[in-house]
Amino acid sequence: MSNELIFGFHSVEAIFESEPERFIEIYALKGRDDKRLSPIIEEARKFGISVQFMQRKALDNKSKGEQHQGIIANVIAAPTFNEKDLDEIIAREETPFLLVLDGITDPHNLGACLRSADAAGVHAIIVPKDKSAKLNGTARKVACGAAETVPLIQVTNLARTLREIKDAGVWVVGTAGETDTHVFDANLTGPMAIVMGAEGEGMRRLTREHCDVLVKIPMAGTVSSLNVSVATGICLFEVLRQRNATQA
Ligand SMILES: C[S@@+](CC[C@H](N)C(=O)[O-])C[C@H]1O[C@@H](n2cnc3c(N)ncnc32)[C@H](O)[C@@H]1O
Repeated sequence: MSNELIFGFHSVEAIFESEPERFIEIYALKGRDDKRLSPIIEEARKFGISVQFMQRKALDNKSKGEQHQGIIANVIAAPTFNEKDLDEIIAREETPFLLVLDGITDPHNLGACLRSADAAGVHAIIVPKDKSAKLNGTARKVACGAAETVPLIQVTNLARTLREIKDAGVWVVGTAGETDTHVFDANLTGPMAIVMGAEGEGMRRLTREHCDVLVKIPMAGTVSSLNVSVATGICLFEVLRQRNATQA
């Protein structure tokens, strides 16, 4: 059984909400009188989890450079998800809603995408095993608890996975600034995987070739592209808007 450190209030609170049994120990900043810390300490007492109070320097050493807001928890490592879990999710959900991140390497962007994905009701995020930011403390903290709620599925061969989800009836929608179809004009109401490209290069050629359609977010200013997590938020919420509109 492996363990991992998680950092910051959102991550700790999210685990208390969903899986308190994963806590091994909590480390909190000594002398901190904080409205947000007291409920955590109370919860920890309730579940019999030990809380160690530490000086800032000791917490900084423990976090090895990750921002921690004065709270770190040692927890049983989260389960990892693979292709088999993806098959189950697609079979289970009436209208699967997936997000594919093709080689996003910045943990801040991964965390922000996770947060938006949770908010938009995405069932799973698919990433290539080799070419992605790891779900480290930074990504978890930026995700504000969404790292615990949205399965992050690591696949060995993204092109093959895209072929398989297409065979299962999921429409694969790639995003790129230089295409013709506006995301707001595409029909995004069916089983859907929205594919986002990497920070520098965008989608890889093979990924792009597996998309059923490419859409762009229209831009009115002078910059050539949006930050990938911003673009992710816009596309996911357009899917949600269209789905809600058809249900109304
Ligand atoms: C910073 S952009 C990459 C820019 C890269 N030079 C390119 O040509 O794609 C990272 C990702 O954000 C998404 N993105 C950014 N701006 C977009 C736009 N205007 N329309 C659609 N997707 C966009 C795409 O998924 C893109 O691959």
